[in-house]
Amino acid sequence: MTRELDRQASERIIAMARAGQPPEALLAPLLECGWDSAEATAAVEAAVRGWVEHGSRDAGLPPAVPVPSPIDLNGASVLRVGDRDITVLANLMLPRVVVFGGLLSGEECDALVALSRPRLQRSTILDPDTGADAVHVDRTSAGTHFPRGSDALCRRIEARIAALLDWPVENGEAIQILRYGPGAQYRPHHDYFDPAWPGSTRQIARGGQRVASLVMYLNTPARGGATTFPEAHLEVAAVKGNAVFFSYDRPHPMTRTLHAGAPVAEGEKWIATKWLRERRHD
Ligand SMILES: O=C(O)CCC(=O)C(=O)O
Ligand SMILES: [Fe+2]
Repeated sequence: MTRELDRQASERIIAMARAGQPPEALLAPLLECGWDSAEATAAVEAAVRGWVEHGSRDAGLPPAVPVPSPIDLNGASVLRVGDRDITVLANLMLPRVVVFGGLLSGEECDALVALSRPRLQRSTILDPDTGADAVHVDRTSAGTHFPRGSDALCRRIEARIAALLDWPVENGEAIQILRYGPGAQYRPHHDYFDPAWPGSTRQIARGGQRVASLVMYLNTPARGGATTFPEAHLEVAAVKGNAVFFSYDRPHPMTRTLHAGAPVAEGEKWIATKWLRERRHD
């Protein structure tokens, strides 16, 4: 049984937190009353979480929702996922970014590129007003996509991603493949659907918001083509088989997940992107 604080006790603890008291001070009154430490921690966390959520509602922010976030700070460096060892190369809390090494094998990367090459079309961007796809100067790549479960290779990769990120396969969108030629780029953008755009309603109706993105590098460009997070002054190098994961618990710039595909300076860049939704996406 988890114990909860009554309203008065909650208010007292929140007042202490607002006054800048450290976590030990918030827990002390409960421990003195005989609560065990796990119960007291859970109750204080719930009270503070409720207060923060209240504050963000009052500030007009969309509520936070659960996101895939399975990788602990300073946890294991190598994760055994099915038949693969995937390495954790970097782990950042704000924006929430994890860089993975060896998420795809060289053969898997090559197979995705070979399957995609004959199917490429100029990439599009969501029209903010209609929600329809439209060609735009901000996105000068070409691409294609593989609906969920398309073939054995896609199913294997989808299952691996679901296990790695602990997020249901069904909540994933189609795997999207992009090819950037020399000079091509994807200017800074957010991957969530901006609730203020009329066109977002149509997208959100299918599986809810996007809550995370996984960009997998299918080749190593000769120069350029990094994925950048300008607000974090972070640049993730495009290296074949590696991937960058980032999540956003609300469709708001406060997640600091503004990101871009920097221009390819030399050679070409191929990526596979997997976007994850709140719910089943059909
Ligand atoms: O090309 C990249 O590195 C980023 C791609 C991206 O942002 C996207 O596909 O949404
Ligand atoms: Fe993106």
